[in-house]
Amino acid sequence: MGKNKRNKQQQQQQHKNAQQPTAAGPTASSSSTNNAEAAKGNRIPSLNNKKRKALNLVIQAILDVVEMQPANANEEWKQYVELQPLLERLIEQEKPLQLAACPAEDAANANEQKRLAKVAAFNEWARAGGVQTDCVEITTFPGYQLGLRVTRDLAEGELVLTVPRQLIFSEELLPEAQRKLFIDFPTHLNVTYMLIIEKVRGAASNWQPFIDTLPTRYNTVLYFTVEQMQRLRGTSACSAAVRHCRVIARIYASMYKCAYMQPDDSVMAGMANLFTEYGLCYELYRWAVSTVTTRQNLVPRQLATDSDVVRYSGFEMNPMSEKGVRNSPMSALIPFWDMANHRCGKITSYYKPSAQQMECIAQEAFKAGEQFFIYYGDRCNADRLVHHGFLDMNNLKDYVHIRLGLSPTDALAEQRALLLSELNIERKAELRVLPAPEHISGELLAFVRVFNMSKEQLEHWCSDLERAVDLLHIDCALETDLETRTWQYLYQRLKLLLGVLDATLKEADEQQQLEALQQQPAPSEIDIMVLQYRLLERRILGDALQYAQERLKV
Ligand SMILES: C[S@@+](CC[C@H](N)C(=O)[O-])C[C@H]1O[C@@H](n2cnc3c(N)ncnc32)[C@H](O)[C@@H]1O
Repeated sequence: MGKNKRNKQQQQQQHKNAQQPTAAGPTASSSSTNNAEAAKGNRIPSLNNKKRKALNLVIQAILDVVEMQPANANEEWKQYVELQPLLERLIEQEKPLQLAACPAEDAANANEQKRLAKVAAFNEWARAGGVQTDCVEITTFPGYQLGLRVTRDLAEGELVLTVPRQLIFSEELLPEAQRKLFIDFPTHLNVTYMLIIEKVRGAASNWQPFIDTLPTRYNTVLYFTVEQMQRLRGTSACSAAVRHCRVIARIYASMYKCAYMQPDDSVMAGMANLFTEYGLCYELYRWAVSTVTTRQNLVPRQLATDSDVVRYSGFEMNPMSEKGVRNSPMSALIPFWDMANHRCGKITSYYKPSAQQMECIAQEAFKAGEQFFIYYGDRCNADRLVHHGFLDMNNLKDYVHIRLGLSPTDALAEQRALLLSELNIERKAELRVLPAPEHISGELLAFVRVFNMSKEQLEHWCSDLERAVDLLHIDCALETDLETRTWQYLYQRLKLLLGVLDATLKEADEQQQLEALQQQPAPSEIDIMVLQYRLLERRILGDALQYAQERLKV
């Protein structure tokens, strides 16, 4: 079947589905019955023609901005600065929808004490649903919002918590027709879609006790002001941050367009009923996206049972390009377990297909009264900042990305690209500067070496491609002139990056601003995080610069 035809059929099916109850809670049958009235009833206000037209204009303006692919970091920044006031206008004009989806009591629920008040009902719901633990409980921890407290001494390796499959919140809760419709969507979008539906259904949703304990706001970059983002300028995280904002704005505006301005066959049309049936607004969308990016993890689909124990890979945050292939793991929220905060260590959470449950064991010994931590998995702090809204100040797996590329005017570019492809390195690549003691990743070193090779040196290495892997190693035997050029290049490049950081905010000012903030009674967590991130990135780059300088002296 042609793609368009299939899409049309899917769309027709979709519109039919929109008339039907669409979501199912832990006990699916009961929650699906009241769906339509909960979503469509009194709670979703309809906008009059004038307001709708005004909103359409804002959406069109957003689309006009985000449709342009920025060519460089400056254009990316300009686009971000243009986009933000439009999003603010959008939020303002959608206020009636926002108040319906996130009622005023949510605003009061913003701090952790208010969330904590919902925990008793959540515990009851979780226990009734089959969550088992006799050694951790949910409470508040300064700097972490909610977390898990250990109630008795725990030994390393002890089973702490199990969450049965029926309490795992994922796209598998969608009715089958709709699930099939979204099979090509990235899995994290589907769980976001589900979350919006269940949130809007409010008391009609069997997931309400879980949704009530979720934060009402996040520190992800979708919540940054332009001034806060401005302070991130000059860092390697800035580009990823503004790109994320652009992608989310584009998805939202494209879905809106399919719902109200120009229904079409695009993949986005499948999600248009979030607007028409559930009153989606941008505020609700960024909340749902951030809930998913800060809490999601991957679990196997029901059908994938190849191995008994599937290693859970931590809070995987950035699968934006991942396609929801049926056998690939899917994005899910795991109530109760997702209250565990992160500390460096090892992954000790697993989905066990034979028991149909998520199991979490202690990564180390804990004393009664301490906070229970799990390890979310290897992520650099730039990713954590963008998608999780926090930093790991002791991140052993941190790195700073630098972008390098072969010049199209370089007469030897093809030969260099051939040699690089042998090492699985693209001609334009983001490569890693690492914390001490490594400093320079093998791929970065190899790229710079290849980049600096003379014609003869390239011919020599291309004549025996099997040896190319040697270029990844620090002690690879190279001619002295090439080694010198390599370290000179790295030295200059690192100096330049530190210069860019200094041009936006000097190190002394970062320190001073951070200290001043930390003395305030209720400082902005985002402001602190941005300054801390700058210092972390500066330290990695500065240490690597010093290392490059030492190598030059060797
Ligand atoms: C899966 S949730 C954990 C529960 C969360 N603290 C809550 O109140 O719902 C992940 C979020 O917890 C916070 N978090 C987790 N580990 C943290 C850490 N080491 N430092 C600061 N915040 C952390 C971040 O806001 C992160 O996005």
